[in-house]
Amino acid sequence: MAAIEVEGLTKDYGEVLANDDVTFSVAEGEVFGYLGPNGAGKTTTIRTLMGFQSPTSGGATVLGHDVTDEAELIAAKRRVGYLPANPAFDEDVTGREILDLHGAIKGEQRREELLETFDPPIDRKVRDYSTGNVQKLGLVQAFMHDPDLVVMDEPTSGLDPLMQRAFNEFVDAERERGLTVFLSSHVLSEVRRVCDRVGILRDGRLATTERVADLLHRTGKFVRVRVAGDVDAAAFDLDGVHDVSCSASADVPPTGADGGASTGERSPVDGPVTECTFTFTGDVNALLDCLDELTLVDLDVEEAPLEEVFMRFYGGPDA
Ligand SMILES: Nc1ncnc2c1ncn2[C@@H]1O[C@H](COP(=O)(O)OP(=O)(O)OP(=O)(O)O)[C@@H](O)[C@H]1O
Repeated sequence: MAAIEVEGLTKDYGEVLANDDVTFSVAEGEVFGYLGPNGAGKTTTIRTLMGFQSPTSGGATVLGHDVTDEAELIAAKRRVGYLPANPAFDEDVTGREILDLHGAIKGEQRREELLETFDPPIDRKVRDYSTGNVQKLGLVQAFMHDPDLVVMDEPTSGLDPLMQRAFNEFVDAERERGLTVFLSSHVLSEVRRVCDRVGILRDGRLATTERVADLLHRTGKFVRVRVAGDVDAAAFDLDGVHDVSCSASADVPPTGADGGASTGERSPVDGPVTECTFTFTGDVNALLDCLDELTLVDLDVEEAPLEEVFMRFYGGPDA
């Protein structure tokens, strides 16, 4: 059984078709990222999954329960954790009182462990919380009853980089425990780090669902090479080389008797150096053979940024 099954989900607000025939599923144990630009319809799907609003047509099941059926929804929610986009807790009480209340309703098996990880100031009134501290309290509340599935709308918004890292490590550990996680995000480095698969939403329609590893593989490597002499794109006439750009390198290494004065080493080249960059999706052995023909000064090979792939899906109708 899939943890989440969304079938033909459509939500028409009248002026806006926020979800347009959206269909996807999330397997048990999967960490699924739901991505899209502002207004793409992510929160609309999430609120439908949590039963806060009804679809115009189509539907969804969560842990096998139909979210449009009230009794089934209640049964599902016992085993689901939820972190909304902007958690709104009662401001007149302390974090501890909020957790006590949630604990009494849903359980609190993991409360102490989560407080150690996220550490919100639970003895202060929520009114005095920073945005990040509200988010940390929301994370404790979402996970503390030891759910089977956690649904989060932009979980790291408001968290500082250290806490974002703690969150990523936490999600990794949860995946190991077999938890299913559905999260929406704009933070591409986070998606790359924590998600197994992503769904990309644009204007209410699902543009694609794909494994993160496949997206990265399809994007290829970004290669930056500095070569002795005047070299042009023809030097990289090879299957899988795209978008070659070559220019004289401004950063020419020191040469001659004083070359490498700071290190005491002599530079390997005299004369001009050309810097070339390209994206590579071909056979890495063929690339090495090609580079072997050149005198290299420097070489960087990196994964192409996921941003580039996402922009293709996020961009306008021509993307
Ligand atoms: N209750 C509502 N009534 C009318 N229109 C709405 C309502 N809720 C959302 N919308 C519209 O539906 C579209 C999708 O909104 P939604 O909040 O689902 O997008 P989102 O992808 O979560 O955006 P963001 O990343 O900015 O949070 C937007 O155009 C929004 O203005």
